[in-house]
Amino acid sequence: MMQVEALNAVVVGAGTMGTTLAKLMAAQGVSVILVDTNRHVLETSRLSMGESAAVGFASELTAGQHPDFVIESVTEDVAVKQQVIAQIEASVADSSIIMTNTSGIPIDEIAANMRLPQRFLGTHFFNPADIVPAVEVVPGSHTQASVVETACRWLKQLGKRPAILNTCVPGFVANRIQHAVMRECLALLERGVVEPEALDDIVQYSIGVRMALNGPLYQRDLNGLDTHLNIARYLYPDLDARDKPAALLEDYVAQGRLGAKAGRGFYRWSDESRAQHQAQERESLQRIIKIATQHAKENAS
Ligand SMILES: NC(=O)c1ccc[n+]([C@@H]2O[C@H](COP(=O)([O-])OP(=O)(O)OC[C@H]3O[C@@H](n4cnc5c(N)ncnc54)[C@H](O)[C@@H]3O)[C@@H](O)[C@H]2O)c1
Repeated sequence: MMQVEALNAVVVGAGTMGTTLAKLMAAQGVSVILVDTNRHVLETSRLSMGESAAVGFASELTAGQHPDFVIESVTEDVAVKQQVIAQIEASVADSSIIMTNTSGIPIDEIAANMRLPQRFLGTHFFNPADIVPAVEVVPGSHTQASVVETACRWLKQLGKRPAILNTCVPGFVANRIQHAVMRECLALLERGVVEPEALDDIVQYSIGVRMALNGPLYQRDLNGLDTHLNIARYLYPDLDARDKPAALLEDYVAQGRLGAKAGRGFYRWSDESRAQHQAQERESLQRIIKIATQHAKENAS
């Protein structure tokens, strides 16, 4: 694969996303420094990185750096992100492009106190960032067009599929859709319409497998928009439209049912079942992405 021209990057936040972001860049020959205030997290990240020579680890940003790109990937909290962005601005050259990996906090909110917001934008990667191709590129109202262009060029060199939003909306595109789907899933569980296993089976082996090949709009074109409209007319009045998280979700979280990491969410998990799933998922994801890319190529030719 084509290597990215020699570049330097800093990733702040070495958690789930920061670690896979550093892996992605190191694999493409980018020299990366991964920064995290939590030394335990840094050590875990270093151990999971393997023997990659191109990643350095630090517990704080040092002044006077000239990275081409800095990615902020700390905790999803606007105050924490603003503070980290201020530290980044104080440490790196004015020419460095600064990106946030927020899952959906409006870019202008994070940039509210920036000295140079024109060099700042959202680049929302997906977990694991070294494997999943899409990146939502979200300019703020001050972001310079040339900064968006440079960021997209770099993302493509890293093997990603940057997709630019025209307007920044909370949750961007992916999380709005993910949450719309989950709102309905939780409503169906609350109404007792279906059990969790059956719901997962229906979605995964119908909409799920098709969406690995076609985006939702492309898929609807194939299905027929008139049919879609007919269904929408009778169905929408019955769909969940509440503006607060489901009581079921609130209850589970209050009970400590946080999902695989806590041993129980919708399902029961052990450390082994979780580790086995995670190990298999990386490999399977790569195969699915290969099939989807091949399918798109064949369709285009
Ligand atoms: N996990 C996902 O699936 C996912 C996917 C896409 C985007 N994101 C976004 O990526 C960002 C990081 O998410 P994550 O899942 O990796 O979280 P995480 O909790 O695994 O990691 C966040 C890290 O930030 C570090 N941190 C906090 N304050 C810091 C500071 N002042 N300086 C340096 N490091 C600091 C923490 O020690 C922690 O290790 C969030 O904005 C999240 O919304 C997450």
